[in-house]
Amino acid sequence: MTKKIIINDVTLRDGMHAISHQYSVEQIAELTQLLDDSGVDIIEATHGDGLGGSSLQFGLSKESEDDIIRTTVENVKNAKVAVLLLPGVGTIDHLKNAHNLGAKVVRVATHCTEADVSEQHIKAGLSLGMDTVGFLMMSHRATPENLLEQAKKMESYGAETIYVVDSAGALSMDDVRQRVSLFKENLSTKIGFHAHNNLSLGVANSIVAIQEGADRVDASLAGMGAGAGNAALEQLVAVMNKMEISHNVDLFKVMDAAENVMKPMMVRPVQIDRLSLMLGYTGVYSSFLLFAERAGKEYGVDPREILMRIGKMNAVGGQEDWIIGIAQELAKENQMT
Ligand SMILES: C[C@H](O)CC(=O)C(=O)O
Ligand SMILES: [Mn+2]
Repeated sequence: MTKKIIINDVTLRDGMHAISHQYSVEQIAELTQLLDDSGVDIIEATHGDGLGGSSLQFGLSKESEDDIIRTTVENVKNAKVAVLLLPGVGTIDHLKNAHNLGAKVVRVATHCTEADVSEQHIKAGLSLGMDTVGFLMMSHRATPENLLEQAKKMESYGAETIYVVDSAGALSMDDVRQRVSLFKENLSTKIGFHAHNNLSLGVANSIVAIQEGADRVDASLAGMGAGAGNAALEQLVAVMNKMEISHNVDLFKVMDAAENVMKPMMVRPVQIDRLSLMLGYTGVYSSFLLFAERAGKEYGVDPREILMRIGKMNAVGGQEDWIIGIAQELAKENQMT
């Protein structure tokens, strides 16, 4: 394949979920230098839930938003720095601030059926001259046709790239194929894909997306990200090399960074275990993993039961507090039986 695939690294941003938003500026600087030197095109850095995400609801960051972005910007030589923005969590003022600090890419993220709320944020990104991306989260919750309808809205607001985002790691390879190919046939924007590895399909699904015409894919060192993590950068690059898919990343450098630096920083190993597997199986937002684990311990209930129930309730990002309510309910039900 001659087209060069753009790699958007999410080690610092999605990886924030896996470390409960506690990366220090020293860790951010070290990871940024390694990623930049390895050749990744874009490095995303914010709280896991994007600009304005540091809160009691989502979890407080160790470092301020400004310090996270500034440290990343100060440590890149080639890569562009991206920020994530969920309208309503972050505002246009947050975006202007991130842009002033040196961010060049904005990914405006909405639930897959709510693209309407991205209009003013996409337009703001464009008016700041930023590389502006629409990011349709929980894409498994919309049929391919409905997802395309939402993507069309983002296209009409001016988004230059639109992502199929598998937030729950719940899409099969055919599900990805259908969504990305429909985008390719019907959108004039670039197309992106963001994987989670809960069903062990992170790399495979990213490759399917590329085969169907995706221009950008997300990945992170050792898969560092919510749930069972994202597509592991070093694994994705190894497969892309074998398949002669063109990109800018040095395989040995990302292998070494994943093994020597990223894995030792992990607090909870980012892996497929019975809980992260449940996320993909039940179609639950990957960043609910640590919340369910904590609530399960606190209320003495099986966290898998929590995930099953919240999956049935079709919870979306921002409804993390439901997890406590469900854990309390389950504890009560268990007492009665
Ligand atoms: C706010 C989420 O963590 C964004 C994301 O990476 C996803 O939906 O997946
Ligand atoms: Mn994610």
